[in-house]
Amino acid sequence: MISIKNLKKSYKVNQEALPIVDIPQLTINKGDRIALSGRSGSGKSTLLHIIGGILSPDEGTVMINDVELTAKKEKERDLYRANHIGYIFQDFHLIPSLSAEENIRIVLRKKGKETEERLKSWFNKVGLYDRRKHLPNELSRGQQQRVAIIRALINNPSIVLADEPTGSLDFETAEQIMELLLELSVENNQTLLCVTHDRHLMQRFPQSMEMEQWNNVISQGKVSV
Ligand SMILES: Nc1ncnc2c1ncn2[C@@H]1O[C@H](COP(=O)(O)OP(=O)(O)OP(=O)(O)O)[C@@H](O)[C@H]1O
Repeated sequence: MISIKNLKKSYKVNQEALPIVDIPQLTINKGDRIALSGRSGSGKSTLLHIIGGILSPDEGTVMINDVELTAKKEKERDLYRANHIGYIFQDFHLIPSLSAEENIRIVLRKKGKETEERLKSWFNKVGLYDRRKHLPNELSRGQQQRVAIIRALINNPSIVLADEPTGSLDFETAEQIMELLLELSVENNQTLLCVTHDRHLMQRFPQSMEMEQWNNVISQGKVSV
């Protein structure tokens, strides 16, 4: 379970603090699969960064089960994320000089025969076994995102945070990737919080929320989703 209390985050712009996130209370239960939408600039990525321990809030707490993530130092948060959270970015964040397989190997916590089998079965599962030796730029965008999904899920995280994972993909590929993410989160009993602007894809999720329903800060953005 993710439990958020009195969470506040501002950014300093021209010496002034610009409030971005102000969430008095929010609970995400184990196994929830939530599509998160909201206006551009409403703080969705900032919230995901805080839940993922990439960013520290100014005030408030994020508890994951009985661990207070926000009380941890940056290095401890990084370690916690590596062990418990799978993070998927819109633009994949793959290392360009490493093959698809090597991009996964660098995050593997265990080595050995069992891990090799797991690696093989994941590449098969996402339909990329034959492409595993390819560099990212030798793969299509949908294929690169599938590699990023393996990388996020290979260590069996209990929480998956996805920040517009299909934002840069064509409609058909986006649908396939979202289906895959949802299927895998059910199969692995994961909590999934996924930012998406796509109303059609949102309908695939059992729950969908708008950032404005959680956040007290009225976003400055004028672009509606
Ligand atoms: N490092 C930063 N310094 C200053 N302002 C920032 C910083 N990062 C984000 N912001 C501002 O915070 C606000 C929220 O950004 P965030 O990326 O969390 O929104 P978002 O809802 O994910 O937006 P989008 O849907 O456009 O990706 C925006 O106005 C953005 O300009």
